[in-house]
Amino acid sequence: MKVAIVGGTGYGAVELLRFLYNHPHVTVSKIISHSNSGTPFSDVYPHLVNVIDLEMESLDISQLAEEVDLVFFATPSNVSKNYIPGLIDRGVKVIDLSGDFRLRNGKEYEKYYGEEMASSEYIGKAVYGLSEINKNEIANATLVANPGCYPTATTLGLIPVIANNLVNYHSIIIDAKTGTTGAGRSLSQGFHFSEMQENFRAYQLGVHKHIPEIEQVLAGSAKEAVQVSFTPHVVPMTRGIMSTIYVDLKEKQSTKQLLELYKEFYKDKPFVRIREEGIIPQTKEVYGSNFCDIGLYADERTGKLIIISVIDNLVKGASGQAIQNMNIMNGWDETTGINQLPIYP
Ligand SMILES: NC(=O)C1=CN([C@@H]2O[C@H](COP(=O)(O)OP(=O)(O)OC[C@H]3O[C@@H](n4cnc5c(N)ncnc54)[C@H](OP(=O)(O)O)[C@@H]3O)[C@@H](O)[C@H]2O)C=CC1
Ligand SMILES: CC(=O)N[C@@H](CCC(=O)OP(=O)(O)O)C(=O)O
Repeated sequence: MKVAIVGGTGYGAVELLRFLYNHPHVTVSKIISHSNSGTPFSDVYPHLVNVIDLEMESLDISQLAEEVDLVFFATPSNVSKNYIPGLIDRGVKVIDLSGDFRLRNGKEYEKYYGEEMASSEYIGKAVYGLSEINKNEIANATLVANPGCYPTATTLGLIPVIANNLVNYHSIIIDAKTGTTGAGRSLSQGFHFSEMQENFRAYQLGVHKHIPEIEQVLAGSAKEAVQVSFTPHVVPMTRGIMSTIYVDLKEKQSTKQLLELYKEFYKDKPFVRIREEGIIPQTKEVYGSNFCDIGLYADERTGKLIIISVIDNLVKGASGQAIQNMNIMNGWDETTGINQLPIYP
């Protein structure tokens, strides 16, 4: 199958290429770049010289539709919504790594993304690509809205207790940390070495675009509205997300009981690993891999459950999950091309 990547010089794109290079059923035949068309890809990423030397091209939707079967968009917010309808109308499948097609509510989209949402016709066609939860819908999708990185770690950590009605839906506190690649490759002052190194900061309190996304996904499991307090932080590491989640248990439960419930919930899900009692997952343990590792502690003293969920933001949080979704859409084993071990140490 032939695929194209739009947003060619970004981190999402180069991470897609790392996995697709070894994918047995896929050839990347086009890399689209609005800033570097005409430039060989390896001029921008010299670590791929003699491996990926495709010349990047500018975006031409009708030409793209004639030449490829599926397109990955790894572009910033408010870009893909202008192009994806043209591809869908021409019968091309699309996986969008950005947030343009994730939310259902136009008012919320406008509030958190600052622009009008894509037309409801195409929002209606989009399937939210949380692979472990929406596999059947993804299998039949033409357009997959790949989840955000924080929502992936957070909702995989919470859904087992939400779906089983074990926690209070209005007392959820999410304290999440990400590495700097979460902000993409473009430069900004706060990400300079001298401002980032030996620093640790919270940002976008109450206004982060992942608040409505997390609430939308959790409400789908709870079958009622869910509210979360979400505080993202950026820490001086390249990759990784740790989402530390605090919820009030409705009734007393032991860590052991809850771990059994999580293991059962994710028993056929190759990329979700539940840790044993007393073992807390670390970001380095999933680095470069598509795993989401989850550890639990039921604090019987306070009645709170503490959930620790870690992913690599560029893999399970973006490109790895996008390829997992492509595999599901095509009826291939969902681990094809992404069954790589974490890089350790
Ligand atoms: N980084 C992460 O951890 C995660 C990222 N995402 C999402 O995936 C998407 C890509 O992220 P990432 O690769 O990290 O971001 P980057 O900033 O690294 O790359 C985005 C690329 O999009 C292209 N681009 C930028 N502006 C425009 C524009 N106005 N029109 C068309 N193309 C443009 C550029 O490539 P070129 O000039 O070559 O076209 C740019 O390099 C984003 O929506 C991001 O939010 C989702 C989950 C996690
Ligand atoms: C450090 C940093 O800025 N991280 C990004 C990660 C979000 C992201 O990339 O996700 P989307 O796909 O929803 O845009 C942020 O907080 O916006």
